[in-house]
Amino acid sequence: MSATISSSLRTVAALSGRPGRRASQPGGNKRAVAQPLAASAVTEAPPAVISPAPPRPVVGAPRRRGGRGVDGGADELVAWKSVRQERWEGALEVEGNLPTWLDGTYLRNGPGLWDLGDYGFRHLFDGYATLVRVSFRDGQAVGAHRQIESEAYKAARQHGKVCYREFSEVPKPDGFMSFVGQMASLFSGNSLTDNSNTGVVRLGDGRVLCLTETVKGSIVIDPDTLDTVSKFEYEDKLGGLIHSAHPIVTDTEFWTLIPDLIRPGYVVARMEAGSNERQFVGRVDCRGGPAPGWVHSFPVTENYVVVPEMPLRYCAANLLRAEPTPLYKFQWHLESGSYMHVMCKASGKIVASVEVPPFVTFHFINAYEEKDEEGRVTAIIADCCEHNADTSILDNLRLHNLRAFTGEDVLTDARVGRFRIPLDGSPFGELEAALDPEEHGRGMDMCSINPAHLGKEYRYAYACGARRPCNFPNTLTKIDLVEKTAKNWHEEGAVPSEPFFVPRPGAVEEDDGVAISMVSAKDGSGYALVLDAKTFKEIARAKFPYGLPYGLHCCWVPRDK
Ligand SMILES: CC(=O)/C=C/C=C(C)/C=C/C1=C(C)CCCC1(C)C
Ligand SMILES: CC(/C=C/C=O)=C\C=C\C=O
Ligand SMILES: [Fe+2]
Repeated sequence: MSATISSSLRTVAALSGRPGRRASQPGGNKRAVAQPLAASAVTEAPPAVISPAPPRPVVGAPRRRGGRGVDGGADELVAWKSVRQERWEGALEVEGNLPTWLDGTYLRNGPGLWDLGDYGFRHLFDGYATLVRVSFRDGQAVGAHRQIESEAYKAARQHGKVCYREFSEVPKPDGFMSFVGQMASLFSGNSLTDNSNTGVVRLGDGRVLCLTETVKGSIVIDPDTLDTVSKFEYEDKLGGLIHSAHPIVTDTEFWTLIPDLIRPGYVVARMEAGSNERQFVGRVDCRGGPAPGWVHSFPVTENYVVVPEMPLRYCAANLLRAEPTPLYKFQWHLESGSYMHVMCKASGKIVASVEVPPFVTFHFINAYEEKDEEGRVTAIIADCCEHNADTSILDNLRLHNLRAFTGEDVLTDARVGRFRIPLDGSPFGELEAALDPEEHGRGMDMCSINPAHLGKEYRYAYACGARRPCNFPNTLTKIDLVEKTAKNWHEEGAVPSEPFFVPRPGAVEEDDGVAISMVSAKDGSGYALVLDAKTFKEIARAKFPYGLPYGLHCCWVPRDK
């Protein structure tokens, strides 16, 4: 057996996570705290609480490889530019009338820094975690913007290069010995990134947690100062080096999925609010393929956890490669089949495991139990942003493609994929579009719902859709799953991020509230957009004095909590 194959197997073991191993940093990172920050071409604001000086985007830096190349010009969209902001806070100019009931903080996380000195990342998901917040009170808005101080980010700043394994990039060994060291740290998981650039959630106990797909990339932040507070360490024996980037979080609990790459499957775990200890609930064995399907998110109903097994599966060999493969750390195994599993939350037992048509999704929208006249649960309905079983969405999200829009319609089609998973023992489930995708321009991702409908029947979803031609979702869309229609918001040349639904306190109707999105505008400016969730018309916008990079997921922190 070749060295590579045996290494692959050990890597798989490492990624499945044997509990009890403490992370130590890769060699290059040991001096990260002690040394002063390396000089950098990037402008950063002084560490004042209120800084009147807006940051300058990183423009015109030479590229060692990857990055913007010849397309990096003045008319490049600010959405895909690095805007480094170690600390900025300031009052925002408000256009329109913010509802006075909107009292709290909207917080967004995302990979907003893709450049380090003269080095440029190649994929959207690689960028260093960037927090943007807008705090609303009495019709006024205050904005703030900061980088998360992960070990990966601090090491990269210090050394001017990637020091940990990111979504698509792998640190380049300096010599043979360093290569050996790197392999060793991959086996233990030490070289995996803690760049928590994906989600942000408010836990039931009030802690605010930033997340990505590596377990070590779970970082507690302060929603007011945006300070990086601490690592979030799980105090249990479950292990696991990777997990779903999107746990299900309520005021009382936290559900997560941990893929097992040694014995292909998934562990379902639950954590009480206030605790750091996940409890094992149950296990799902994969039905096909050499490894579990990629699980970025999953849905729950009131009584069940739904575990998706998609044919885009983790791939040990690709994990080891120094250069990104077309599908990064994954591989497409159409022959392996696609499955949906349903686990009872109370017993951990699998109550259904059905084969479904092939699918590709990052984000589940919601799920609920379908009942007959006697109130018996007959099926689970699970909705997701589904990319027509086409993995080329990953290629769409390469920075070069995002920065090089030529007017051609290159964004691959997506839909609201609705699964019906029967609970009567039938071997097959269904997957169909929940509404005509033309309603939202055949673009569909970055969704939110009214949190009061989590796991329950619901009517409305908010997401990013498309106005064609485009290379990235460029509209905000409100989906009515009953009428099977959509209302769309669009501004020419703008890139809006996930429209996050915030209910009006005391609301009864599902869409009584606002949808908040951050928009990177064509003229280089950035603003928080507040839409009336009912009419989907603009109520107000709160303008930043500089442009904002694109960001991914959001949460809402009410003022008195
Ligand atoms: C931003 C986003 O949506 C996804 C980020 C995914 C990341 C950072 C994945 C990282 C990984 C590794 C560093 C190695 C193991 C596999 C995998 C989970 C893809
Ligand atoms: C931004 C995105 C997909 C857009 C395509 O329609 C996916 C982000 C995934 C990670 O959170
Ligand atoms: Fe996500």
